[in-house]
Amino acid sequence: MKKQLSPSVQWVGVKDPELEIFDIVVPTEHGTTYNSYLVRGEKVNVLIDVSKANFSEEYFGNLEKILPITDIDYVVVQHTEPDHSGCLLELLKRHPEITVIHSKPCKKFIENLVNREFKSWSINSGDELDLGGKTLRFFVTPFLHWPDTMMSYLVEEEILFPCDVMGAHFTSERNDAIMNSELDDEDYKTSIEAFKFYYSMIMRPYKEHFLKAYKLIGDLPKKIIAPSHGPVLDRDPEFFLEWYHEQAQNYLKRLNGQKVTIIYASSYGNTVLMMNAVKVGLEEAGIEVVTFDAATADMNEMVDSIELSAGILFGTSTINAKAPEPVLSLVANLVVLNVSGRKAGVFGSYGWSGEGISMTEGLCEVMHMKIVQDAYKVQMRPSAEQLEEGRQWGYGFGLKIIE
Ligand SMILES: Cc1cc2nc3c(=O)[nH]c(=O)nc-3n(C[C@H](O)[C@H](O)[C@H](O)COP(=O)(O)O)c2cc1C
Repeated sequence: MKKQLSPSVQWVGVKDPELEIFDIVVPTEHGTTYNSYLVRGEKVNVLIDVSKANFSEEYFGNLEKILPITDIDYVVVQHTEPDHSGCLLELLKRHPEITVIHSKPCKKFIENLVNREFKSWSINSGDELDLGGKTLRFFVTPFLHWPDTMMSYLVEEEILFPCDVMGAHFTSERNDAIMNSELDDEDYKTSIEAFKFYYSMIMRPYKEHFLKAYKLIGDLPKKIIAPSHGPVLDRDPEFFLEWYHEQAQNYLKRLNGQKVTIIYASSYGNTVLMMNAVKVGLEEAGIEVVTFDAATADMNEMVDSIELSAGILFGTSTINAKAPEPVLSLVANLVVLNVSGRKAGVFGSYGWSGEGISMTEGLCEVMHMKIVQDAYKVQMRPSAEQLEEGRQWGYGFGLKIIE
């Protein structure tokens, strides 16, 4: 197993092949790694990220085999999520003189994490640290995926440390490779699936922030990309960065597009009749409309369509004083997107109380969508007049999309 990325960079992380669930919600079929890197210059030694607290013994044990902890001058905390910073408190106990490098928003997080004094350097984008013969350059890249995220770049060896961006929850069961160039074909393929899954579970809502970071790091020459989880990317590093960039284009497509997705749930077709009328109105306003029956449609297809939509409409029946489960389930699945400020509206048929409609409006608000017009409601089956009302309601929503 190759742990030396380059003449001055060594992988000093920890593997966690048994991990089954990460951060409560992410299944980790292939375990994970908590990557930490030791960068050694002629004058200065630097750690980039540490590891999860429950691996402290293994982490420091391995590190001490390489050098005394007190020979490390700086530790870069690229992000305070405890999978990368959990060993920081122990590091400060062992070496109180070490200087912690971090972004400005990260300072408070570290203070709350370690509850003790520490030497600190809050970096700005472009700041550099001279290691003696090597240079580390830092970039502030917030919301990838916490407000504190920063990245580091080793100029002379062209290695980018992008924190969780381009990470993957993957460690090979068949060999102990660290670098993706050392994976066999099957593992390489699986590691790419894990990379894409990691993106969909963790990074997908942050496209806008990735595009800002890309302006800082996109043009840097990169021989190796060394993320915080999973294989070090020395085989085809540009593929991984450009794949992220391609995904981020969806953000621009949505901003520049005029698409509305309608999700509906209807037991006896009354809400469907309303949906058809709304759709006609939207199309008259020049809007591209895509509709999904929430009870039968594929969840990923619905979420993908919403991602590219300027507006979202929910058509919902009322069942037992609530919105039906497929509507609730769809809203829950929107946690993988950023729908804040997205224009939304709700319509539906009901029998006597209509809570499904108000409940769905409430959920839209909880998800920070913006309800732009009052709900279109009909008791039982819509009349011709009520369908005309629906057409106008759809037209009105369409105008709000293009305004
Ligand atoms: C099992 C069941 C439970 C219902 N519960 C409610 C309810 O709590 N409140 C209400 O206003 N309507 C309730 N309804 C009536 C429906 O919301 C109403 O028939 C509506 O028109 C159905 O629209 P759809 O054909 O689009 O599903 C219920 C209907 C069914 C079948």
